[in-house]
Amino acid sequence: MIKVGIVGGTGYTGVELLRLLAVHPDVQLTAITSRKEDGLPVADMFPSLRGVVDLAFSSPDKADLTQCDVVFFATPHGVAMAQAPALLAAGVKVIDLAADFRLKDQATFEKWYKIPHTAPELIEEAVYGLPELNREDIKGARLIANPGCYPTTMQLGFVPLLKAGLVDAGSLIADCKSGVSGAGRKAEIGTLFSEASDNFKAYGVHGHRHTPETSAQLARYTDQKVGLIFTPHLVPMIRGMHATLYARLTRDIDDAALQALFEDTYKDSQFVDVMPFGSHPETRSTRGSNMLRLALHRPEGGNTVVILVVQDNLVKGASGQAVQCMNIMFGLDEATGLKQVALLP
Ligand SMILES: NC(=O)C1=CN([C@@H]2O[C@H](COP(=O)(O)OP(=O)(O)OC[C@H]3O[C@@H](n4cnc5c(N)ncnc54)[C@H](OP(=O)(O)O)[C@@H]3O)[C@@H](O)[C@H]2O)C=CC1
Ligand SMILES: CC(=O)N[C@@H](CCC(=O)OP(=O)(O)O)C(=O)O
Repeated sequence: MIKVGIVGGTGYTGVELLRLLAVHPDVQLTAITSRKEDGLPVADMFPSLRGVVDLAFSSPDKADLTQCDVVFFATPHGVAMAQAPALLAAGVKVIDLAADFRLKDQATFEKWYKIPHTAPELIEEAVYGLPELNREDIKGARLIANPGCYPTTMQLGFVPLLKAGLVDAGSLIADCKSGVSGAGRKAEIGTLFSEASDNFKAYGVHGHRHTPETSAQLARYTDQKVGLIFTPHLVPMIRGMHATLYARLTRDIDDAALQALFEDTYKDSQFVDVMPFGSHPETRSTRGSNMLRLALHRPEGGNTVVILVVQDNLVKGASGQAVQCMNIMFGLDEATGLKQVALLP
């Protein structure tokens, strides 16, 4: 059994990890931390876990995380970088759901996250945890930088086109929408029911930290200079993310060949569903599951490809993806414990 620790077990990605890992056949939940709820049985806070998780939260300074085989950090940016060096030295693998190790350029990280990096020596070693594009590197990794939720949709949509040299990498556009759980469980005015429900707005239009993360990753798949305009929106739903991606074709290709390119790219990726050409994927077709679904369009047969991508921000966009990485790191089938079908309605 893989002994698992979770730092930040009271947040949305933390409890999502608990939901997935509590029934994972190869996992033994060993330590779950919370600074505020030290000593409280996990199931007292989350009755959905009654009879499934019998651990109590412990404060991060009391929890002995070195007894774990792997520790997930479901915490704000800056927490994993403080603890990862000691855990790695003790032989514990680390999967960070935050951004501490996603950007290879320290100055870019510090500019966007506005905190100093305290473990720069680990940045190079960290492996970006997007299995569909990086599976081989994840196999041997000790430290995983789990991707952001929006960047997962943008990369899985754009990369096949960039790799094939079919589009202008300098004029990519991503118009994305997220459910409110994407902002986490902490109290904030913008996510109050009376602010976020029956409302719809863009945010971060002048610049969002997921732009440098996505651009840096996309640049690995093209020789062209990447230019990405990314606009996130908050939609009045709890879970779910929808990305509408636009790319300009620079070479002639017919619809069937475009579709075949995506089907071929993801033929060994059980969590990417390439839907029939012209489909309209819905967020609810991924709710609670680790599936990402996408569909291609070519409005009026012109030279713009529109890629529609949906996922559950808390599963494929965060905790499910992290468990997928753990499975790969420990030599398990990638889908172990991740076969949930989406909830409908
Ligand atoms: N929500 C989403 O859809 C996604 C989130 N992410 C990233 O995952 C991470 C977690 O997000 P989310 O679950 O939404 O956040 P939440 O705000 O819901 O939860 C944060 C958790 O971290 C704990 N925590 C906060 N500060 C510290 C600290 N200094 N040391 C130890 N524990 C701490 C909190 O518990 P306590 O205060 O009791 O210790 C809480 O359990 C973030 O970095 C986020 O950017 C990534 C992809 C998608
Ligand atoms: C709706 C909402 O607020 N979403 C978050 C992104 C969540 C995520 O992926 O976060 P990290 O990259 O910070 O880990 C945001 O835009 O800040």
